[in-house]
Amino acid sequence: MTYEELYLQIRHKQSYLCVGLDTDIRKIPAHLQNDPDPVFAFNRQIIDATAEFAVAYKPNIAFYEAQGPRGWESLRKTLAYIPKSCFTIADAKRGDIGNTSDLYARTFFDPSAAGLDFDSITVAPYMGHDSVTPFLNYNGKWVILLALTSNPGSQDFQVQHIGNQPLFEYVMQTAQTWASHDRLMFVVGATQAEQLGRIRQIAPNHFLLVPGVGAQGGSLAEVSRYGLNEHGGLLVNASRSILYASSGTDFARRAAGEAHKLQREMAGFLS
Ligand SMILES: O=C(O)c1cc(=O)[nH]c(=O)n1[C@@H]1O[C@H](COP(=O)(O)O)[C@@H](O)[C@H]1O
Repeated sequence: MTYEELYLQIRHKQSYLCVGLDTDIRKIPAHLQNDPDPVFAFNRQIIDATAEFAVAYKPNIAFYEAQGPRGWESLRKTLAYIPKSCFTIADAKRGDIGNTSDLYARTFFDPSAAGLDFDSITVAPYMGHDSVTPFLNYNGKWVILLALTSNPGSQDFQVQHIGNQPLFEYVMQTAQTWASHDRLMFVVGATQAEQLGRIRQIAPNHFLLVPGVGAQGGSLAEVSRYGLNEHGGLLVNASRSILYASSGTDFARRAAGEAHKLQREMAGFLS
């Protein structure tokens, strides 16, 4: 999906919501546990219930890998089920020496390898340019680079200074020499909203993937105030607050309610 197509979806749906498919088999409602593929059965209903409110879906690969071969099959079916109009993110947080990154890229971007054809993948920047650029060799695919993450450990390295600027700013500036804003996004945690003004100076046109509203307590209003740009420029992710809004047979309806609530707020910020 191109930058312009993503922006069109945001305008059309009046939403920059990304639904995080962090589907934990232990949290799936009891009535689905006897399904031959409970994870896919759950995801299918979540996608049906939220697709009108969301522009992106982000399966977190850990939740699928933890299920072994079964999990990979649930992931493949889930990705195939997501409407083509939605942007898809493999939240895999990969990055390794070049030839290894190349195989990670094949896994998530080349359908003839593992049957997966994601639009984008989350990548850790720590190993530098040759660990990131193999993902950019796939035409039309996006890298979403970790910049300033939502967790407490973000303070350990990301905000430490290199020269006269924090490491995450240096990462964002350097990475812009590897790809332009139509192939590269940055992750900024919703819990870091106070940094968004400065981040928008460094990357005015880039999309930012912003996880951490909902269960982690980030504020959608703050993120939107400082993070929106003229093309939207944000994908705000919520996972647990949508997926597990109810553990009963009404889980999909309650998930839709949570997604709709976020979308309504977003429509207000977009206008
Ligand atoms: O890359 C991510 O998506 C990510 C980066 C980050 O800084 N913080 C963060 O929470 N995430 C992911 O975003 C999702 C957040 O889930 P909830 O806290 O349940 O909404 C999880 O899949 C995390 O792995």
